[in-house]
Amino acid sequence: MTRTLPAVTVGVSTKMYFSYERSLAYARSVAEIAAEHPAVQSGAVEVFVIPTYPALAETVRILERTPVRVGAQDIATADSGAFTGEVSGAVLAEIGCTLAEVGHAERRRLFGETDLVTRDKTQAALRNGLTPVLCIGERMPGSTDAAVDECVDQLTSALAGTPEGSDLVVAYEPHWAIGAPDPAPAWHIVEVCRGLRAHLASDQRLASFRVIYGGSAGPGLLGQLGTAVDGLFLGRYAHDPAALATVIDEAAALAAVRAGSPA
Ligand SMILES: O=C(CO)COP(=O)(O)O
Repeated sequence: MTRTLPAVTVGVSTKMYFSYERSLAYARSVAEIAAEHPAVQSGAVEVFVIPTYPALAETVRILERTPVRVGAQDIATADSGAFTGEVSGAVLAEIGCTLAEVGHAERRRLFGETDLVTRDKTQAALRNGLTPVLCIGERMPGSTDAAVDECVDQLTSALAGTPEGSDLVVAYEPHWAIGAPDPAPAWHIVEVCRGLRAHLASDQRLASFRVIYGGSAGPGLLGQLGTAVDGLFLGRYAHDPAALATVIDEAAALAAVRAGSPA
């Protein structure tokens, strides 16, 4: 099947690193970068930011005149009711979020989230019109074949019941490469992402999903991955707006290659 190539995607989560004020300063910097970047303006590169919960509404406001999308780091499995401390997809959509992160390695490891919870959160996001950023990845370093198998199991579980026509970003994030000095080796990322794409392509409902890489990603990585990925999901190494701007330049170069024209 021929795959229609989506925009090259560059997402950043600030996790719990920033203060409220720094979160808003970061959003303002992203707005400036987006306003000046032709590839962001044209849609060749899609940028999203995922700040800490209390900064979400104001981040949406700061970025409302740009194409940059805003997402949440988590989402409740239910849409309303007696769920103290949870934030529902309905409220996230109401304040202008358009994405929700699910299945992140830190949620699984530190907060005991299972494949079942990840599935319920994925479906909660879709039900509320949010694009899930579904994080999958092998727990331990090993062969690329073993990594693809482990990731496909996670995907199959999370995507059970996904309706036709859904939009979803698959973030391949090997657990061992998150918070590390360096990303996974480029050849490993390329092989696993090819395997994931082949799996997605075999199911009509999933064939349009983007596959992006996360785990100590930063400037310089995208050029090593070529067309094997649809973009990056960044953490620490894009928390400096200048580094994010560099990655967006690299994403624009990749988008030009994918479009068949010189970068
Ligand atoms: O977990 C990540 C994105 O979801 C990446 O975090 P780091 O790039 O800081 O390892």
